[in-house]
Amino acid sequence: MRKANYTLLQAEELAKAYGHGRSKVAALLAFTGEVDSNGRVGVIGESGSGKSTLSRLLVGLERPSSGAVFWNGRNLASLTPREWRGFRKEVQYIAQDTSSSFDPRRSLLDSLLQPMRWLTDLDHGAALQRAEAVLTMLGLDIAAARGRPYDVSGGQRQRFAIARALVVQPSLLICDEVVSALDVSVQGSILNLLVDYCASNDAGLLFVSHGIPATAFISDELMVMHRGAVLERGPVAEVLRAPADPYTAGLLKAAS
Ligand SMILES: Nc1ncnc2c1ncn2[C@@H]1O[C@H](COP(=O)(O)OP(=O)(O)OP(=O)(O)O)[C@@H](O)[C@H]1O
Repeated sequence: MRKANYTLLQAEELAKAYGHGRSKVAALLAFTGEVDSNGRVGVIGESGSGKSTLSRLLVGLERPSSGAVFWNGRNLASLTPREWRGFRKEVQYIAQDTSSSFDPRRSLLDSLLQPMRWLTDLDHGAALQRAEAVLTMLGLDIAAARGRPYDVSGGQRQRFAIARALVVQPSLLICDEVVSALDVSVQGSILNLLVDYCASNDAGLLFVSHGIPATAFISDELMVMHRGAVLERGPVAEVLRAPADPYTAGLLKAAS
């Protein structure tokens, strides 16, 4: 039976500025909106529009300059360590740049087992079994997983980063440009895999990318960003067919 849909994350007037004085950059301007437990939202916009900033704020990797993110009604800024652990189990983030997101002293496999040790009750054998199943699903083998992060290509490391997020079976995946580093031939299978994961686990997805075809394929809702603001948000088919904002129309035209 399908789990009931609910608002997993709620952002209220969320804003972020970097720098000070004349060099101050307003990366995100007062974003208010929700991410549901089983919707798939694609975030598109040109480079510098604030997509990554929004995703990092939603996952608590950065502190907002003002406003807040609420997870099941709790402000991320005031979670206890125990609640933080619950949040990490429920919301997993896959970053755009995987070159620094793995500990170079650990094997990739150990980096996959570590979040399971921290966030789940699985014993070592069960965790290993789950890691192997996820690696196989992503077309990665256990021998490569015994290597270090710099032993594999950027595209493979990206797939290991996806695996590391999936092994804890999150309710929401926040993906920042996760297929851009992959060969076109692999991109399609990873997108399908993410859709399958969401469908079979009743999980939500926030998919940040400037690749419009991939984002439209994977999402059921599109959010268009420009200069730190959300210009429009609506069902994919509707946004593609009749964009409400001229900027979106231009963006879609440029991508076609
Ligand atoms: N750590 C930072 N320090 C200073 N400025 C930053 C930082 N992170 C982002 N910015 C600036 O904030 C603005 C929004 O950047 P952000 O990375 O969120 O956009 P984006 O839409 O994700 O772009 P891309 O698709 O290129 O990743 C940009 O002007 C960027 O230069």
